Amino acid sequence: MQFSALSCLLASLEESRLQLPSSEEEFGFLSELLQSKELHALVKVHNKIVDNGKDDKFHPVLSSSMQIALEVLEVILPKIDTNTDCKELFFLLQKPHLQGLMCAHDAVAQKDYFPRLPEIPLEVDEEEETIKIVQLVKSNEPLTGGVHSTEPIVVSIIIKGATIKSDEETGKIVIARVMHGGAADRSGLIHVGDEVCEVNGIDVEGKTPNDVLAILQASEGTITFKLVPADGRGGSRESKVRVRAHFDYIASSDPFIPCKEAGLDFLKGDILHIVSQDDAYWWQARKEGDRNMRAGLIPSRALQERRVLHERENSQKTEIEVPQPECSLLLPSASPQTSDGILNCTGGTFVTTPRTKKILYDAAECEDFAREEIATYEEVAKLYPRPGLYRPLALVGPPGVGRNELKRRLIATDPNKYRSPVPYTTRSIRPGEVNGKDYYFVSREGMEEEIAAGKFLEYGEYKGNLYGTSTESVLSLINAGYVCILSPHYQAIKMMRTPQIKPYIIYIKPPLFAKLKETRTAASAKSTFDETNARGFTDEELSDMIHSGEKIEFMFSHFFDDTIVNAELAAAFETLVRVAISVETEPLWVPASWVQ
Ligand SMILES: Nc1ncnc2c1ncn2[C@@H]1O[C@H](COP(=O)(O)OP(=O)(O)OP(=O)(O)O)[C@@H](O)[C@H]1O
Repeated sequence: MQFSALSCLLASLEESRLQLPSSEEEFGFLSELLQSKELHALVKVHNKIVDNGKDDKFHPVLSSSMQIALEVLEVILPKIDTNTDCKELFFLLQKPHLQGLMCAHDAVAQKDYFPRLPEIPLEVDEEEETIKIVQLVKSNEPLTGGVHSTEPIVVSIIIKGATIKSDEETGKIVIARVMHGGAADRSGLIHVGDEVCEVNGIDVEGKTPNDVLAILQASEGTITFKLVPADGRGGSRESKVRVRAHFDYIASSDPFIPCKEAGLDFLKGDILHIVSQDDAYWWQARKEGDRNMRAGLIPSRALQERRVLHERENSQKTEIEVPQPECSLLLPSASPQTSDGILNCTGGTFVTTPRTKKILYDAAECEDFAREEIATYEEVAKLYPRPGLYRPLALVGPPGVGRNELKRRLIATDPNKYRSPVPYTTRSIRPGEVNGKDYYFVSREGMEEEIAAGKFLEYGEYKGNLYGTSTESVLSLINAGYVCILSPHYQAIKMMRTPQIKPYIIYIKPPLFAKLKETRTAASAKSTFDETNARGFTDEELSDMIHSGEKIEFMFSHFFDDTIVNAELAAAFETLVRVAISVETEPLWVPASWVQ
């Protein structure tokens, strides 16, 4: 708007004063407003922005500089000890001021700057709706919009990254979703709830989303939408939440997703950036590190939980609400595959001891299946390695698979670096044993009290004596700068996943039966099911090992940071050494609560 336009408006207000049905007070208000310093200052700012933005010189090259900085940090981390430039850059990129600057840049680039103002109650005549005309073009370049003087608002944009649906109450076609980062979102002109009245001059009243899609597909060149803007719209900010997915998801085979083309496929273990949780059932997310700006739909935690419950109960009782189908608005000839083409224990009954291994765990196992929580998403954040403060490595797996063998070998490579906590026991000391080296020999009452106070990570009873590993002994190894190596029973996994301990959990998996038998026989492995450790594994024990491994995976695989198949011992050990080094040196995703 020009200042002259403002003056014209004021002049015409004066001229038509007598014809206006407004009161003196209303007239005075308007006249004052048009002459106010504030309005003039705003117009000035507006004009400046329009002038500067004309040649699009402020178009951001990217909107994820923070993400790129994190990736750079990861790449240069292994080189900081050998290259001074890398070291300097590593520290520079972590400076709060620089990170603040990048954050601000990204927020602006993502148009994340709309102020959140309280809604102004407006008395609007229902009949006098504002109409918005949106023209769609097939090219990748926005039209520099021509003005259609007959319509109140005219906009020409590429509209992609949105979906439409029939409104449940009115049956009208409305914009169902605007995908974060997609063209529709970036344009700032299409909003959820906008009602579609016409497409290329065809009235869509009474039509289904599929009918609208058919009109679109049959259209050539520019398509014109007539939209009634929704009330109370506004750009929603991108959330910064990252989660680790604990299940696989394939949108095309999900009968409940409102728009398959808008879905985002992922695998268990993938890190997802949740950009919007506005919809209770369908979140919008991107794969971490995916430069494709448009987000995709994924089931929300609540929906996934309901779905799993439904599957588990396998009954008609838990109905999953099927949402209204949404159509992705694809430009004619655009393919959904092309990027942005959518418009679219407390311990259990067990112990771990260096020598005694056969404790009865099975009683609790069946229950575990029933009460195991539903694994959906876990909020995560990056944990950067801190020199001198190492995460413990916890080797979990079925009894007899070789956890202690691997642990022993790792400690043997450098006993001044790798340590295992000394376990506690209530049994009496035997000749040759040293208190504090083989075990801490303690009284039953004392140990029971400590267990009751939650001071043991794991504990159990064997032949009338208690055995256990205290949290304190693990923490003291960590604080003394050792890499603590644990081989806990799998029931202790949840108990030890705390911000203090931050374990890196490695699942030691048995290979297929033939390989398991071949390798154990060749090495004359001793069965840990035999009290005297004098014989090899029987076929039944080897089968049990595989079976038990499957159960552990079923219940706890979402907690595993890594899996090592223990077939050939040398190869498994080599992998373990590699993993141990990476845990010491690389930034890794951990539960968000461990980082705050
Ligand atoms: N990859 C392998 N190939 C051959 N033998 C192996 C392999 N891994 C482990 N063993 C042998 O299998 C036997 C059992 O291993 P280990 O004591 O480490 O099992 P574990 O997982 O600690 O069992 P438990 O959980 O019952 O204590 C040992 O004799 C060990 O040397």
